[in-house]
Amino acid sequence: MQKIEHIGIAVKDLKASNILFEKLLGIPSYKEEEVASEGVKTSFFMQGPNKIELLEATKEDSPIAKFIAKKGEGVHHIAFAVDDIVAEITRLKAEGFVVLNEIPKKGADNKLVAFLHPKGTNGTLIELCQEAPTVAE
Ligand SMILES: CC[C@@H](C(=O)O)C(=O)SCCNC(=O)CCNC(=O)[C@H](O)C(C)(C)COP(=O)(O)OP(=O)(O)OC[C@H]1O[C@@H](n2cnc3c(N)ncnc32)[C@H](O)[C@@H]1OP(=O)(O)O
Ligand SMILES: [Co+2]
Repeated sequence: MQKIEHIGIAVKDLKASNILFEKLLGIPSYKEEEVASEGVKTSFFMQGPNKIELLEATKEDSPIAKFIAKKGEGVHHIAFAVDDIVAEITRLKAEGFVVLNEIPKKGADNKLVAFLHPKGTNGTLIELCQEAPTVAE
C-alpha cells in the first residue's frame, strides 16, 4: 500500500460541484469521465500531489445515489495507490478484510480498482488503485 491516490467525494450535481471546487482550489478540473459500470460521472482535480475525485450518480442504484440518500453529500471513499493490486487483494483477504471485488475492475483515470467493505475498515470505504497496464499496439 502506497500513498493516498485520491479522495472520492459524493456530490449531487457534478457541474455545480466543479464550479465550487474550481473556486476552492483555484484550478480547473483536469478530466471528466463516466464509468457506466459503477453508475457514476467523475471529475478530477490535482492540487500539488493531492487528487480529488468528485462523483455524481448516473442511476438510482449507483453506490453514490445510495450513499447520498443515507448520509448526504461528502467524503465517500479514500483510495490508496498499490503496485500490484492482485497481490494486495490476496494480502488483505488473508488479514481478514472483506474485499468487495476480488477481480480488479476498470476504474476512472486509467486505473484498475478494488474496494474493501467499510464495515471492516472503521466505517470508511477503501479503494485500491493500480495504474492500468498499457497494451502495446
Ligand atoms: C469511478 C470509478 C472508481 C474510481 O476509479 O475511483 C470509483 O471511485 S467508483 C465509486 C463508487 N463505487 C463503489 O463505491 C463500489 C464499492 N461500493 C460498494 O460495493 C457498495 O457501495 C457497498 C459499500 C458494498 C455498500 O453497498 P450496499 O450494501 O448495497 O449499500 P447500502 O446503502 O445498503 O449500505 C450498506 C451499509 O454500508 C454503509 N455504506 C455504504 N457506502 C458507504 C461508504 N462509502 N462509506 C461508509 N459507509 C458506507 C451504509 O451506510 C450502510 O450502513 P448501515 O446503514 O449502517 O447498514
Ligand atoms: Co475512487
